[in-house]
Amino acid sequence: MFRYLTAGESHGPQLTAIVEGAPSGLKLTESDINADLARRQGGYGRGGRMKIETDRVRILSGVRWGETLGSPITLVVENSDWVNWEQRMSPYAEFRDDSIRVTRARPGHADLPGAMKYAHNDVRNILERSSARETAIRVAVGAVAKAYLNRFGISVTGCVTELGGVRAERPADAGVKELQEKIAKSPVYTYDEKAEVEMMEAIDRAKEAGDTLGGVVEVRVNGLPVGLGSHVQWDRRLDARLAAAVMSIQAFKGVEVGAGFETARLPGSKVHDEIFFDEQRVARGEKTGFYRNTNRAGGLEGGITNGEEIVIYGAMKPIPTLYTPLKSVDMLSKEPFEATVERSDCCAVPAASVVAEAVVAIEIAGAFKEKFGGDSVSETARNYSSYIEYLREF
Ligand SMILES: Cc1cc2nc3c(=O)[nH]c(=O)nc-3n(C[C@H](O)[C@H](O)[C@H](O)COP(=O)(O)O)c2cc1C
Ligand SMILES: C=C(O[C@@H]1CC(C(=O)O)=C[C@@H](OP(=O)(O)O)[C@H]1O)C(=O)O
Repeated sequence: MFRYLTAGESHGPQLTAIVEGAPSGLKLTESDINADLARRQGGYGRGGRMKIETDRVRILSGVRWGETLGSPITLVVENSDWVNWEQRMSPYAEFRDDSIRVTRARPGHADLPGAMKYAHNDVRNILERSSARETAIRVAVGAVAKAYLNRFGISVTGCVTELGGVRAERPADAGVKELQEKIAKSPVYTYDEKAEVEMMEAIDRAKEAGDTLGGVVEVRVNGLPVGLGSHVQWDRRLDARLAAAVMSIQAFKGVEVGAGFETARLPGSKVHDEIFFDEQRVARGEKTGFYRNTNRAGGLEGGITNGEEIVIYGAMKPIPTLYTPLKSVDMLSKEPFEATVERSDCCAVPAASVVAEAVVAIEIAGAFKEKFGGDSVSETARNYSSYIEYLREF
């Protein structure tokens, strides 16, 4: 089991997560987590709020002297903006001020359905929690999951493959390390230097026009054994769990696994990955002699990892708050108005690729924990190596 909950409002004092299921003995430092938080804050196209925040995690439980204890891990990221919101976001009734209520619901946000559902006449009571500020703490949880997976040679890499209609081309035959280096250097977190320039130009143009842009992110998982997830029950299928995790990111509207929607347009002979066997592979250190020459399945068959790289894509819609006004209706007066904005991201697809990496890592860590168990990391390692030994002989 690897589970977590998050809490916190965008302009409240802090974001909090409690993570349960990480085994004891796992090396974990705040600086590992902070590196991912910094990546999530960056990326070309972000707005004014990111100049206020410098996200840093504090580990408040579950870790002692740089190693996990096996007990719940509490993570906290403070909001620097809180000092400007203390009274407006106060938990105390004496600070109530109905004159600052927000009654103008913004299209594309949770504002109107949320206010109707929770019987609020102040949209702020919804938007504070629906904000993607929450993704900061999910990225912190993802860093814990990645520390666990890295211990077993599994890496998770997110990047941008499309932005504002510009598509990146994946360099042929590039290794995982090489691609990770390219992505880390890119202002839009992509591996194609030519597309990167065009993506940045597209963001500049959108900004000038008062518009916003969406795009597609890719997450790849390398080093996986065969056998995570299961075909036996719908909620154990790893493809379904990964899709739900990616869809849970604010503004994500579509998910593809491997060749995804393209498979619907092709005959079976052009879709399914043929199976081959070479016993030399095991001698070379691979976990099995079985392999495929193509990976249109994206590393999953029947909801089970098949030993190939997991490849998953998520489509992010353009940011819904625009400088170009969108028509809406005031919740109380029912008068029409045009929704405008004081500050917002123009494009957050690069940042969202870091979030996608995190949520995929969390789901894979959960499936890994289910398969190999272990209250301590050394127990997990024993179970893991015995399974790999078995796989090599299969
Ligand atoms: C990293 C990230 C940053 C975002 N920044 C903004 C923003 O600055 N302004 C905005 O209106 N929406 C932003 N969004 C999108 C909204 O949070 C999201 O569209 C909204 O909560 C409605 O949810 P839905 O689009 O999933 O239906 C961002 C999303 C992500 C993932
Ligand atoms: C704060 C973050 O993103 C925010 C996500 C967001 C939204 O509506 O989702 C709206 C903006 O917040 P604000 O209204 O405070 O400017 C973004 O800055 C963050 O990513 O850390």
